[in-house]
Amino acid sequence: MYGLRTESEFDAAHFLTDYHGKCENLHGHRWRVVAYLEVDELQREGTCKDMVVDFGEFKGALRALTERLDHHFLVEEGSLSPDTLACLDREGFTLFTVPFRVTAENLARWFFDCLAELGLPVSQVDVYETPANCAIYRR
Ligand SMILES: Nc1nc2c(c(=O)[nH]1)N=C([C@H](O)[C@H](O)COP(=O)(O)OP(=O)(O)OP(=O)(O)O)CN2
Ligand SMILES: [Zn+2]
Repeated sequence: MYGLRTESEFDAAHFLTDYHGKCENLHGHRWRVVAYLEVDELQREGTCKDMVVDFGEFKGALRALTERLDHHFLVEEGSLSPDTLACLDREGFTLFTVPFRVTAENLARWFFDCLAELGLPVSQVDVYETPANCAIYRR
């Protein structure tokens, strides 16, 4: 088995719906995302001969995803009223709406699915909400 690992970070705001504690309030994190690729065999020919994939392609793909979330307000679909959404929009805040509760676990799965859709042989994604707390998704 051969593996690659790369990481990227993004800053964003969120709150946890139906949470009883301080995380129900709007707050921010610098999330750190670590992604892993895994293959049994290296590529046999071409520019990527003897590589899993080019590090440039891998890190570029992860960075493009973290860039989509960077400095956004991550909002679970249906968790804010249309009035609130309209106010935020009027104020020029940029939202990134997702169909799941914005937990580190779900974000790890979101990154995993996006990387897999790009055709990368992703095996695991870790999302750190703080330096000490990390959620892991692997399939
Ligand atoms: N399993 C999970 N638990 C929690 C998640 C999560 O995504 N998965 N998220 C949160 C909140 O987003 C929260 O911001 C994290 O809070 P907390 O652990 O309290 O982190 P802090 O470092 O800010 O806490 P200290 O008070 O500084 O110890 C909650 N749980
Ligand atoms: Zn949080």
